[in-house]
Amino acid sequence: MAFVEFRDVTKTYRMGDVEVRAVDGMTFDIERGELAVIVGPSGAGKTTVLNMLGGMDSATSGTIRLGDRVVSSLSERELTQYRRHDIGFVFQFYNLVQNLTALENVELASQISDDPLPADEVLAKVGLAERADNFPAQLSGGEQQRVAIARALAKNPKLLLCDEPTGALDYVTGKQILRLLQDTARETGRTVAIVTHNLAFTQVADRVIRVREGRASSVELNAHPADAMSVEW
Ligand SMILES: Nc1ncnc2c1ncn2[C@@H]1O[C@H](COP(=O)(O)OP(=O)(O)OP(=O)(O)O)[C@@H](O)[C@H]1O
Repeated sequence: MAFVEFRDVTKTYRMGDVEVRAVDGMTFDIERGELAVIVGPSGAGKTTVLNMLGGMDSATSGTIRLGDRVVSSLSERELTQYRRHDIGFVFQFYNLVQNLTALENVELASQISDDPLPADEVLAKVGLAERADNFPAQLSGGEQQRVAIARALAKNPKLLLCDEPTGALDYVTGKQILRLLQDTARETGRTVAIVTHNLAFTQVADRVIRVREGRASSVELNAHPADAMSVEW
């Protein structure tokens, strides 16, 4: 059994009389410790997949598993616990608390977790030991995204989910963040899933899940993933 299993999952949104099938029978696996990239054009269903994996949205049908948990069968209450303890989220626009310092932002996450990592150590690991007492507005976009990654990792999550994590960053900074995510998977054995429309990310991934019109059109393994700093887009 794979660490992450997505089996014949559908997600239908109803808006009045109109039904939108955002995910239409999607099936894929992700193994523990992999960096998986879920790639596809706008509207293909990528964010919906990530939200269902993270327990932020429920599937209309199908089965979603993480480890020994059947995420698609959890109650609302269990989903809250799942989001809190098992999942780390990284978003395009960082979503930091503006009136807390970098360190306090990371501490906030470790406080709600069962088994947190020391906030100062995680912040140092993403290269921001010197900026611990800075507020988000005093940090560059790349630094803010590092804080967001540290905040997600401090929860010691089973799965790190990233939605267009470099979408708001310039080219060089984006590559540095991609490398940080690649190192996170390689060095800590953590499972990382990135949703993006950027095809260059496929070179860096251990597993590439291509989505089209709500389905996984292909799933490929990369025998020799490129180093994030060497890819170009
Ligand atoms: N809450 C919602 N209500 C209605 N329709 C939705 C909702 N969320 C997503 N959709 C629709 O589902 C489809 C898939 O959306 P989704 O955001 O998952 O795609 P995406 O691949 O992440 O796109 P993008 O790269 O533009 O973010 C789209 O047609 C979208 O309009």
